[in-house]
Amino acid sequence: MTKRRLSGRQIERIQTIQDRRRQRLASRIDIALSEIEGEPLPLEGRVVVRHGANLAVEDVEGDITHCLSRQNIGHPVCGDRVVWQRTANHQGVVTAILPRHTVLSRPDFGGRDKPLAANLTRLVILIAPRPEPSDYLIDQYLVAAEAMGVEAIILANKMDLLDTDDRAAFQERFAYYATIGYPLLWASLRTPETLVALIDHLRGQTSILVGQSGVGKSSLVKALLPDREIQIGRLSKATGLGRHTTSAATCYRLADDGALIDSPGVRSFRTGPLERDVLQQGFRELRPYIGHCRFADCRHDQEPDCAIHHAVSEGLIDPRRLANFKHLLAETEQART
Ligand SMILES: Nc1nc2c(ncn2[C@@H]2O[C@H](COP(=O)(O)OP(=O)(O)OP(=O)(O)O)[C@@H](O)[C@H]2O)c(=O)[nH]1
Ligand SMILES: [Zn+2]
Repeated sequence: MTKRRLSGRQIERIQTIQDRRRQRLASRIDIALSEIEGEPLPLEGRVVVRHGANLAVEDVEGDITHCLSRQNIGHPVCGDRVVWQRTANHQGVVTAILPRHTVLSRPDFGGRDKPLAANLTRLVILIAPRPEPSDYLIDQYLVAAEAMGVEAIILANKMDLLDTDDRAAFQERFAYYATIGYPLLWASLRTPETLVALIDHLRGQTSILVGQSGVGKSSLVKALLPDREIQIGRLSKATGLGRHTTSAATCYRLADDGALIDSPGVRSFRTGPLERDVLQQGFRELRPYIGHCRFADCRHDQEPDCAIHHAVSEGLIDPRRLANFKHLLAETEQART
């Protein structure tokens, strides 16, 4: 496919259009703010969905207001806690983004990290007997969770597909994750009672679901959010923005206290290349050994007196994890060159 190159004049024209659009938006916001009668009352809320400059902000009572965002405050994303003010026509203006505790980003086309959602506290990694799980992918998600400061849970779904022997072997294969402190849960959407442990872990949290295609993410979202369509309807009614259900990250309320942020982009997010230190810290069971190898820059490969190799040979670290660490390190270094 040949790429169409834009001429300098075309680029200038696009920039002019974008500048005009920004100016129009800024003046709409100024007018809205100037129409506030009396002392403006700052309110707090959470961004539940964003479409371009339009935000749906949920207040403490759970009411949703269509807001625009002041232009000099950065770009609010789904999950952001914000300060906002009510304007005429039951709308609002977001005047500040409160500090983010965590940020989920994905690299944009230029390789820069672009925030997708904020203030997550749980990352649920879904696996299933079929499609065949990839422990490399699991470890990538775990590193991403550690780097963000979000707690990860591994949920094995579709356990109904396995007979007793296969089930024991499957559980044994992943048991190591529980020994290093990740909650490891077994479920089948064919028997919804098996979701009780997961629901407990999600209570009061802001969570996302990730996992490879076919593990049951859509089915799980349906099970956790039986009123998803109603929530989408409420959002589009409040904002007057139509039902853009397919693309934007949306923060849904879980029945049992808590929130689930979901969108195709969130489900399939991947981190960009991480610093070596971040990667190393992302394999939590390696941490006690870091700094104890003979060489300060040990790659835990063939070097003599490697504390991590020693721990593997003692059975203290799973060799699959070390292999995945090395693989990720190599990929990261390749991406940087
Ligand atoms: N046997 C069994 N099948 C399940 C279970 N959960 C989901 N499925 C089936 O697995 C298939 C894939 O489920 P989806 O929910 O579409 O999976 P997904 O992860 O959203 O897939 P993508 O949209 O491709 O990312 C569907 O046919 C589901 O009915 C389960 O617990 N047991
Ligand atoms: Zn080493």
